[in-house]
Amino acid sequence: MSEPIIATEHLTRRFSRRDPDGRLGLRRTTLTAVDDLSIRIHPGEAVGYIGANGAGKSTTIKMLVGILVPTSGTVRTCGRDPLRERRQLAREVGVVFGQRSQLWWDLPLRESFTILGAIHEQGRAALTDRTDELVTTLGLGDFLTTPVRALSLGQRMRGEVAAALLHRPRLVILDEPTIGLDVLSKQQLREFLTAERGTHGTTLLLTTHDMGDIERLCDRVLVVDHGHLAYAGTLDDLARTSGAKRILVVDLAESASPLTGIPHTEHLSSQGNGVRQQLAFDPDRTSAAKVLAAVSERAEVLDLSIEEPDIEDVVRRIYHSRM
Ligand SMILES: Nc1ncnc2c1ncn2[C@@H]1O[C@H](COP(=O)(O)OP(=O)(O)OP(=O)(O)O)[C@@H](O)[C@H]1O
Repeated sequence: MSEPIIATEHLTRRFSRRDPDGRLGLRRTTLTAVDDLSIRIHPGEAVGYIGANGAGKSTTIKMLVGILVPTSGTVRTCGRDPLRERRQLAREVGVVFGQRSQLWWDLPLRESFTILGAIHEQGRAALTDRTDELVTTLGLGDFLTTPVRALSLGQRMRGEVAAALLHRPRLVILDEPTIGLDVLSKQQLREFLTAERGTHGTTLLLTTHDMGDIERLCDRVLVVDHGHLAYAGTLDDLARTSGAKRILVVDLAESASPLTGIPHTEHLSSQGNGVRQQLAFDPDRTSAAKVLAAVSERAEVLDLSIEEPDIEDVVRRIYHSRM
């Protein structure tokens, strides 16, 4: 197999913090944000890095790109030491922090691209070609001349992604790229990242609380819990191992009593005198089609939707199964 694009061995980062209970705030405690983390990601993979708030995701990413110094352990990104070779690494990696901007607030989006192109020492022709490609694929044409501060969140995020990918990085790291975006903007961004990966073989590592991001973008997930690697594998296996259920929501033609007694299915709740009902089913033992067929024998179904397990719920289950 090819050399990993990300490889960490026993990577650990501790923070020393003021103990909130210490007198005059003088006592300090140590918090281990990333704890003995050994992971490998290969070129061309798309990997979701998930975990609850404070699990250590951002701290890991900061060490991967050389912003934070590890307390112990090793990290290699694109075959480089991120601390010693941070500048060279910046040419090979694109980073998107959903909550922070790398664009110039008062300048039109186009100007940010020009400045970034200069920073990366991209030739004029290469920059123009790449900008045109990104403007088309990300649909930036209508607001290229708008100052960044006047963009909507969805427009700005597309601009952020374009800025991070302008120099054709081999590895793109995205920290909560779809946070706060509407459904359409999320979909556009996911489609773009999938296409970019298909065309250029770009490796993706993303943190997200959105199951849809993981499902549509990632081949594999890493779950981190209190800095430890709690799980590495496919999303399907993750949901299966954790026993996460799917939820079928049905809208019926008229009110009905709770739809209980359907095999491998649990009635969760009813609204509007039973016109809308939520049923949780175990996807390993039955299917949405079977549950729907059983419901249809008892009531006329007007509409339905299937809710995927909530990522936080899946992650919580992993934690509980480890305790
Ligand atoms: N500079 C710092 N100084 C002290 N503690 C920190 C620092 N940065 C992070 N931490 C702590 O380290 C732990 C891990 O934080 P981190 O931001 O990596 O989590 P996360 O998984 O990215 O969380 P979220 O999903 O909320 O972004 C948290 O308890 C956080 O408070």
